[in-house]
Amino acid sequence: MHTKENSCCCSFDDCKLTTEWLLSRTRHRPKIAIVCGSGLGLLADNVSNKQIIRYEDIPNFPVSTVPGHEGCLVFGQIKGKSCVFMQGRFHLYEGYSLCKVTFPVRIFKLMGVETIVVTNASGGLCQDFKVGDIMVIKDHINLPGFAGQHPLCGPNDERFGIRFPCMSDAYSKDLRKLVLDITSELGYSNFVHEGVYCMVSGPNFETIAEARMLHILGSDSVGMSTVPEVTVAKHCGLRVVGLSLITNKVSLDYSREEKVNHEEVLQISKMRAEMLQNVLLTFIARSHQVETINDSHCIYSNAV
Ligand SMILES: O=P(O)(O)O[C@@H]1C[C@H](O)[C@@H](CO)O1
Ligand code: HPA
Repeated sequence: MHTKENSCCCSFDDCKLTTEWLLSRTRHRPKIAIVCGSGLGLLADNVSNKQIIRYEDIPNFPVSTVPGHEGCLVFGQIKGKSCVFMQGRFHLYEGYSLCKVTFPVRIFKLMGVETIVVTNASGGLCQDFKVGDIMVIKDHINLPGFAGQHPLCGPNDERFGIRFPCMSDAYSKDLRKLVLDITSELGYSNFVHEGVYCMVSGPNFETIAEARMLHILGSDSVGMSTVPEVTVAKHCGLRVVGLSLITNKVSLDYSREEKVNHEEVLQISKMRAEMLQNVLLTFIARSHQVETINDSHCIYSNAV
């Protein structure tokens, strides 16, 4: 019987136990992990030789509680490349600690994953962005982190990474370029941008004053996830790419009548999932061509 309460499960031994459990149940040895954002579980549709493992069956794993987050790991291949999709992620606002939210990232690392693709649904703050656009994440603002809600707070286990990781290059420049090349080849350039993603804790959407503040601070889009996963991924030396689907325009103006809601977010995600899927298929096929220099001090690349 696995415990599913929100106790801390992030010791190296806990991660090792979960990793060994997964490695004993699947023959897949993924090199790429893809985290599916709200309504983006369809991204795993093209996987061949599929093996699905439900979160509730995995020791130490949290369970999904948000509509649009299915709650399973999908192992398999895309264009001959071994990968794992997280169909459903965890959020701070669900009541999970950030250590739980980011637990899967460390499991992927210990399983031998080298590259992580994080996707999300977000609200567009940049006035040039339209609903349905893709933002390749260039950088982020960790707003909860400023207030001490940070996944790396607490004792640092050097087996995962160093105490003070550098975040100025969290999103691999080479992989961003590859994504931009691919979107251009696919004829998507008109609705693809690079930008800065800001994480808020949620679960409420922003007030107009908050949205204005985030915009002034340099955020191009706002969402409730991704940053903790990226922080932990960079800490343990994974190559990171982030794709944010703009599901709504965030109101910066008191005269605007539109009101965002989660159903609309899911609807737009489903509508545009195919476009993201096309980008991902080519990305997965070609990402090995890019050798990003990794300055991680993680000493357990394939530790268990
Ligand atoms: O998991 P993501 O970041 O895609 O989910 C976004 C943020 C909230 O969880 C939800 C709001 O509609 O979508
Ligand atoms: N704000 C925060 N999170 C979001 C939004 C938003 O407007 N849209 C989708 N996720």
